[in-house]
Amino acid sequence: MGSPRTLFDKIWDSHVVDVQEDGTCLLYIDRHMVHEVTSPQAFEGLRNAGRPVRRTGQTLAVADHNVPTEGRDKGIADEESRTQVETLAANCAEFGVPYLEMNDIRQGIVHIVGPEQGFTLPGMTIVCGDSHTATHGAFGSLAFGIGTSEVEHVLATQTLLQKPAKNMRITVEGPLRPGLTAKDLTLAIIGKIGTAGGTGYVIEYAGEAIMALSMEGRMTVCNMAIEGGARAGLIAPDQTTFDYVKGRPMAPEGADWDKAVEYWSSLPSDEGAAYDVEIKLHTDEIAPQVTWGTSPEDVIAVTENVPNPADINDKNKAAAVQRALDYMGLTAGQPMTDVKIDTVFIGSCTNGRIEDLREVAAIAKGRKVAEGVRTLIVPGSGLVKRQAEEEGLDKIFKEAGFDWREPGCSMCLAMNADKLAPGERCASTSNRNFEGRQGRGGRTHLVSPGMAAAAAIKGHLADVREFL
Ligand SMILES: CC(C)[C@H](C(=O)O)[C@@H](O)C(=O)O
Ligand code: SF4
Repeated sequence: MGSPRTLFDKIWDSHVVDVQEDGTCLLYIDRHMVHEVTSPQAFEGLRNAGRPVRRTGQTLAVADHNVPTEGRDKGIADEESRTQVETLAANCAEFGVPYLEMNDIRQGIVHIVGPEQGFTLPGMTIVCGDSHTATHGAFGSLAFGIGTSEVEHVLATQTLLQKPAKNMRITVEGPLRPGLTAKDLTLAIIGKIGTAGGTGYVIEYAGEAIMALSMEGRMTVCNMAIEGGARAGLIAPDQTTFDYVKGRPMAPEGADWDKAVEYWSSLPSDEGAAYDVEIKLHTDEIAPQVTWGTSPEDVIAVTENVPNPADINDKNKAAAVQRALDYMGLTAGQPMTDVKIDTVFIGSCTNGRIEDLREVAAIAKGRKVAEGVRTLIVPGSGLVKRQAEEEGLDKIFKEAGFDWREPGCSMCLAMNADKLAPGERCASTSNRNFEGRQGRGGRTHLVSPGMAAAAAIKGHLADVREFL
């Protein structure tokens, strides 16, 4: 027996093919997800070099960023988006890569599709040309985003060159109370460590509050590891994980399943394993969160007031806060709950799963969206959409005045037709509130699905706990 190892160490060690002198490792990659934005040059590179895709069965492609969320029967109106999606389809056909086309019920946001299909499994190395690949770490797999040239490398070789990361453990103790969700935990963590706090680390999330989360909640937490600067987020696989994976289309079956569970059960960090950094939070300190600025770390409790630059000693910091307030059109010191909103976006790989939609329906039921508020509910996949409709959630949404759409990334980053207008203010369940993220000049407040629903009903940012 060697020294105690972390979950990250175990996955890493079992995938190293070769170590170079400077410590860089050649890692075997188990799963490669592909979308339309970061793959065209990668396929082009293969074509130019006359190389095939090394393991097509371990690759899965789906278009999500550029697909429209309404009128799909008429195809894609925007020419650039249409070209992106058609190029992916053509590349997949040429290279034999499995592709879920836009009208396939399984189509959706890549990070929602992988887990749904059982393509994402514990203990694996999983990559995608997309920063939110961290989502899949919820299964106890090492999952991270890669650049387009790396996409080409993985397509060609099923391996990747990587430097090892350091271990960070973030432990969240205490129970989850009503109104407090996985989104609030992950936002509060980023508020605590900052957007550069995780740089150079893989974060393992642990503790009572994390382990009590469903798989969907765990995905929400790991999804935003990247916003905390980390290479990846991880949660130890347990019975919750196995129950979610069992019976998925691509999950192992029969004797293979038993062997897999035995192996997955050996993955949690060993007693006494060393972490380079340990961070601790308690749910007592966490209330429903909302961002006020233009970075995910600009986050406070909904019960607090917009920060005042005059209260900040560090001149540069104060100036940065003032700049963010100017962009966001907020007044220093105003209560967050006074902030009126124009739009509500519910969806994305952070919060576009069925449990998120149930959270919204619980608030929307029997209520009405406030006069003049534009809303979009975009399920994360066709399967999420179907499930929601089977449960009658779409009826609740429509009766309340919400707009119910087709699956995709949508207004999370506005690469399709769903955009904010300049100055428009949005309560959004997505993961980035950068300037212009949801449309040029648009203003984003990141919140949980319940908080987004509460804002839609009230017409201003509101504490979801008032509705419970
Ligand atoms: C378009 C894609 C490369 C990008 C990412 O890597 O994350 C997008 O998904 C995002 O969320 O900003
Ligand atoms: S939903 Fe948003 S964060 Fe997720 S992959 Fe799409 S654009 Fe990126």
